[in-house]
Amino acid sequence: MRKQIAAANWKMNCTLQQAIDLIDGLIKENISIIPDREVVIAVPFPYLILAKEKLKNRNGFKVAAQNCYTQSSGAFTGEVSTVMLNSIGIDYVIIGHSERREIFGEDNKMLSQKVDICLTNNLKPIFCCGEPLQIRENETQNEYVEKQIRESLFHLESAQLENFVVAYEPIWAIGTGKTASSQQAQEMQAHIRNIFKEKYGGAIAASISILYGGSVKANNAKEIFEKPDVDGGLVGGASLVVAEFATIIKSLK
Ligand SMILES: O=C(CO)COP(=O)(O)O
Repeated sequence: MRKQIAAANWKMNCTLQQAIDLIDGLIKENISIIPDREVVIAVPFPYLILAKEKLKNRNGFKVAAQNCYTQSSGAFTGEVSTVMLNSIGIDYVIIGHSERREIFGEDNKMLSQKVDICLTNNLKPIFCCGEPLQIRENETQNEYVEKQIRESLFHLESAQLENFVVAYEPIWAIGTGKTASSQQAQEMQAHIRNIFKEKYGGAIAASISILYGGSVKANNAKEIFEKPDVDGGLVGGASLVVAEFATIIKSLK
């Protein structure tokens, strides 16, 4: 079912004490989450159990990992599997964040395997896509994002796309303070929905939550989230400040 989602991506930030303060701070805000909305907190691996424990009785709050490996278990020193994540009750995994693609060389094929292993182990992928600045300047962003989606997701069956979340994150807007305009976000997100519509039909396309990410802040979230094909946001920097993220949650449609 399509939901409006405010997702926090803490990235590689926070000591244990900062993580505790951030989650406790959010809990203290006492925000009630109505049924068709969700708040997802993607924390570094060491804090997953803590986040899960603290948020377990909070309706609408879900915990996400920021990455996973392509295999269920075995000799892959340093990696974390979806079997492990599922066993501690994690709900979502961010797959294909541009930082994973750029810094760690994850390509569309590997990301398709990560999506598969998430679905096999009952974890919902938050699949990230988005173009670099050069592609935006060449005005080929629609083709670029379509290729990311086609090569990583088009092998899936329709039923596997129920509860699927996509995050459009233009790389030039991540951590730069430069957001896409709400119009640019809407145009791309309508395009993404249309890609799913052409392959899987209107009902599936309409059921996918498509988030926008890239310099979402308390003061611009409402305008971006208001757009019809924007179902909330994937928030980096602003999710590390309780008051900012609380306002972003309250900006969901
Ligand atoms: O990458 C992002 C979320 O995944 C966006 O980061 P910022 O909100 O810091 O731009």
